[in-house]
Amino acid sequence: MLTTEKLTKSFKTRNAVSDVSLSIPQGQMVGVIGRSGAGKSTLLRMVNRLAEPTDGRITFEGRDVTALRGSALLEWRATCAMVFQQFNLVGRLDVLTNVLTGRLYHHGFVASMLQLFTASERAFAIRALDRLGMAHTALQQADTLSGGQMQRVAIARALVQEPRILLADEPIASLDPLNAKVVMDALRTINREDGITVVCNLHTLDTARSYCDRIIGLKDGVLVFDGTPEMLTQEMAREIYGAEADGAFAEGLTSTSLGGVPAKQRLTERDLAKNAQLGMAAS
Ligand SMILES: Nc1ncnc2c1ncn2[C@@H]1O[C@H](COP(=O)(O)OP(=O)(O)OP(=O)(O)O)[C@@H](O)[C@H]1O
Repeated sequence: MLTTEKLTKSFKTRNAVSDVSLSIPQGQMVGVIGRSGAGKSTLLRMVNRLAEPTDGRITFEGRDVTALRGSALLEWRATCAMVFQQFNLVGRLDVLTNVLTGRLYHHGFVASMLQLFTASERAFAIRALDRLGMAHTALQQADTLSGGQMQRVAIARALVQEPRILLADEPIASLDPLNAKVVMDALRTINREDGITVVCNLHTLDTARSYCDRIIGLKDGVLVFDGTPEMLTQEMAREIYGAEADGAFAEGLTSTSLGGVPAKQRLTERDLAKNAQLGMAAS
């Protein structure tokens, strides 16, 4: 169980996140939605301890994560892997080495820098890439990949950390609809097969509704919705997004005007059928 208790982050006089209290059971897939600036990234970054909370507490399986320092903090960051909108791969390194950097905590910093990985670590990394349909790119330079491929490599890098939690900060915001689906399918597969808790910031309501067991809505840093996709009514969307949410459900649109994928790029049924055939090979 991951919990936040009255978690707060202030920047100067403004609260980016205010008094957010959550209990997330192991293995849940949670979507965090809200307008740009609602505090979604700050919430995830606090859980990973990339951002220090101003107030409140984070616990995981009863352990006070907020109090961790030094090697215990590094261990937590390995347990609680993160993927980002911009993938954060090292473009000049090959894909396999990028994935192996996920072993930094387990392997040791100096050895990792010298790329002294063992055969079993390399095999582990290849297996992670294979699960994401990316093993064939192992020796390719990372900056030759498409955005969707880069995100799958970033997820493979997160997997070799052997995390219990995967935090995904707008993982599909830079991707076209086909690749967005491939990445979301991959996250859900990892969630279901490995029992890894996935907490995912998403711009699009229908992605959150399609993929997540639970949706959390933030507005101006405050938790205004916490429920199942079925509970996320149009009224609630309006509460979270304001007037911009009007029509979103009726048109089958999402938060397009809120920074999501433009309507013309959204998947048609034909696209979905094609993508199902392509499976993980789509790029
Ligand atoms: N380092 C910082 N210094 C000052 N203010 C910050 C900092 N990081 C975030 N903020 C502010 O905190 C608020 C929440 O930002 P955050 O990035 O968490 O929102 P978000 O919901 O993730 O937005 P987006 O969807 O655009 O990524 C915003 O008002 C933002 O300007």
